[in-house]
Amino acid sequence: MAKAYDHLFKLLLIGDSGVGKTCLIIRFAEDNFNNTYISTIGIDFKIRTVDIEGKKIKLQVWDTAGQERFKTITTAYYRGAMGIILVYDITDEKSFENIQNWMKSIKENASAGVERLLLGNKSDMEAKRKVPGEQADKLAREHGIRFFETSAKSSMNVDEGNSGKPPSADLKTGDKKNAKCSLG
Ligand SMILES: Nc1nc2c(ncn2[C@@H]2O[C@H](COP(=O)(O)OP(=O)(O)OP(=O)(O)O)[C@@H](O)[C@H]2O)c(=O)[nH]1
Repeated sequence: MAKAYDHLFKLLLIGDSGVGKTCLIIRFAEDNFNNTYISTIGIDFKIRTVDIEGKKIKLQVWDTAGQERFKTITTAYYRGAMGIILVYDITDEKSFENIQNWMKSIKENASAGVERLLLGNKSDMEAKRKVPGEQADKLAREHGIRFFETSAKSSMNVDEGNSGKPPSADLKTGDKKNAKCSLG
């Protein structure tokens, strides 16, 4: 029987509660958005298969609860991830400051050398912006990782129609040409 996919990538989204992790995944996997806020309980995942140069790439995207009380559950999933996406909200300074803590959590719980990516979500809310893009860009550079601003609401940078590569492919190759990222 033919295999359902050629490659499997496991990605994990982390970040403070309410920054939009679930919405980003729903936009990415189902091209949908909802304004209602239902906080994630523990952990959840969605799957999307993309076709790249004739290869079927299965993306398993894990959604973690941002709330502190779920930390023991969520950190247990770090080790299995090939890529970890750190998300903050551009209208919420605290969520950006906490990125340092999420970085620390990766160091303590994930496999050494795991690929990381920083996303500043809710870019559609420019009028309420608290975190300048330059500041996040600087932080990303300090950690040697890539950074994008996204909007799960408007789809900005959560679009499959750019490079055609999954985020993990860009993460792995560090392909700077594809300035957009498929998930972020
Ligand atoms: N304007 C705007 N609102 C967004 C965006 N992404 C998410 N939201 C809203 O922000 C709220 C929280 O979104 P979630 O995706 O549930 O946040 P989360 O990070 O998964 O939260 P936890 O599950 O508690 O960790 C919801 O009311 C969403 O509608 C965005 O890009 N733009």
